[in-house]
Amino acid sequence: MTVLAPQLRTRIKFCGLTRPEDVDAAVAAGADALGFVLWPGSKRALDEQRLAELSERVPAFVTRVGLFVDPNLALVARAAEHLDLLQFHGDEPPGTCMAVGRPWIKALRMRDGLDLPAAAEAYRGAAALLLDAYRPGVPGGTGETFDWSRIPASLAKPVILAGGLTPDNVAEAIAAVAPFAVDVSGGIEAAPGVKDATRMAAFQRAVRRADDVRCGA
Ligand SMILES: O=C(O)c1ccccc1NCC(=O)[C@H](O)[C@H](O)COP(=O)(O)O
Repeated sequence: MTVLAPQLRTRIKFCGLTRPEDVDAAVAAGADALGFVLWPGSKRALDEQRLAELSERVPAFVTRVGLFVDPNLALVARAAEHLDLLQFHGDEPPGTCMAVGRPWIKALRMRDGLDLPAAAEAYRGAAALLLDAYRPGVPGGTGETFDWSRIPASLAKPVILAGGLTPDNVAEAIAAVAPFAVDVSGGIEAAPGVKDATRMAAFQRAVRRADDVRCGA
């Protein structure tokens, strides 16, 4: 087995977990980060009690990420007690993202005309930018890809690639974009909010194979 330099190992984030058994399966499959949706409009939404229950199952060194869409900051502050990283999916300005004083990432939906270098500069306080497909009125979890060639070869922030990834297309995505991390929700599900352990494991294997190809193993 090839051991990759840390910067070449594509990190994996599984998003939209709602069930304890899915948290356990995601960790077993080798996820680096788990996403919990705290936007009530989502089919994958958690309330604070459920977030606390799921968060407790996550072992050290797996990052717990909370997803928000134009949230009330009091909710963010309470939820942050159970989280390592905040992910903002709405139209939050940088000041909102940093208001709670915790590490954060900004999701950018790839609408026509989005100027990524300018966004990277505007959100320079972010730990990373998550690039996702754009569908009007849907803040995330569309299950749709976007044109990966729109992502510049170098950006001032690490890129987390999201949007319509699956065990079947993630290798192609990694070859095209060489992102810091990949993020998937619908592509590892049996139904919205119900993860499929077999698909999570297949996704992880596909990422590792793509990394081997990248390093010429
Ligand atoms: O998943 C949701 O329902 C959701 C709702 C509101 C904001 C964000 C949401 N999900 C965000 C994610 O991080 C997804 O993983 C990302 O959008 C990719 O989803 P998919 O295309 O299904 O892999």
